[in-house]
Amino acid sequence: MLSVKNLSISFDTDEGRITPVRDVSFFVPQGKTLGIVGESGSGKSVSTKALMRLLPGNAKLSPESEILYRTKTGHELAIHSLKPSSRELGRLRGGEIGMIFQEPMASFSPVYSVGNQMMEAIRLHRGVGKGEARAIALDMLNRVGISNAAHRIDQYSHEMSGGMRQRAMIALALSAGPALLIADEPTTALDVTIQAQVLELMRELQQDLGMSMIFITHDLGVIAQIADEVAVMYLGTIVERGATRDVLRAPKHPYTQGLLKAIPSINTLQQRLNPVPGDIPSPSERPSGCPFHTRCPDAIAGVCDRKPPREIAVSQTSAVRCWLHDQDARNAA
Ligand SMILES: Nc1ncnc2c1ncn2[C@@H]1O[C@H](COP(=O)(O)OP(=O)(O)OP(=O)(O)O)[C@@H](O)[C@H]1O
Repeated sequence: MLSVKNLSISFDTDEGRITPVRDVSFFVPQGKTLGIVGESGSGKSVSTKALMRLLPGNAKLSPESEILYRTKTGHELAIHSLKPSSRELGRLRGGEIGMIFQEPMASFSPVYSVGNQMMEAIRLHRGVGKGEARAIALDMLNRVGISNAAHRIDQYSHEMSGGMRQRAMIALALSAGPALLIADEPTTALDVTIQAQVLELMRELQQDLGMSMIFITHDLGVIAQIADEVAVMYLGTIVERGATRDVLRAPKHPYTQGLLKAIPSINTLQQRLNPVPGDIPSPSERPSGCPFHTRCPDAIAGVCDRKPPREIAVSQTSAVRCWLHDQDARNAA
């Protein structure tokens, strides 16, 4: 349904040109969830904003970048070459592709109640009458865990608490019945119980609606709950990808292994967590060779710092970009 190939994004800044996303390729199959995971600054948000052409004016896609999307009605759209003001993009943003962000205020209009905005979306996209739209909106608010939904439905977003607004935003995005939902850390601000409920709900609705999803997070624990496929990003590059089950069971890249160690579990509560040591460099100070070599516990001097590794398949469903797993290329070098 969505295929991204060789996506590179540069920004012209006062300090010169930076390229925080380099040669990223991924694929979201119909009705499935792709999780994109990585630390802050790895380029997750910038990559997904490019899908809706929502990048600011100082951003440029490289000429090789390709973003292809198949609409509900079977039209193939080359999003990378659409004009930002085109009718096709307007249609995609208006319902076909939904987006939810960490910051919910931006999703709501201050002059209509939450319920009104949901009902508007439901009527427009599902072709039902006012009464039925209200019933669906109410059900949706209940399902995202909003207590006293019959009262809250007539409130304005500014009358809600932060956590409640977050849940209302998810309900609003789902009201339009999008074919693809891009969710950028939508549950980060919620407490763990509500987070689990909301993830469960999104999974359920995804199955009911046959919706595809891109779920961005810095938390592999969340990926385990929601994603069928996972792409692990580091400094603008996908370093490992594959079926979530396989990648989490047997991570190949030292960065993925580090992220996995950073998930608290009941067994490690007494121990210190082992997050990946050091900080992610800025895109303007991208290390040579493998971008992760400066923090990698297994880096091979003279190899990992020289040339970027190529992507190699490690199973039918997964691939990794790491010199440790590319003996052939190491021998040839
Ligand atoms: N408008 C901009 N101008 C210049 N550089 C930008 C701009 N927006 C993003 N960047 C660069 O892109 C890099 C990646 O940002 P991005 O927001 O995609 O990371 P992220 O992985 O989504 O992080 P987070 O989890 O904090 O949202 C940033 O480090 C920044 O250098």
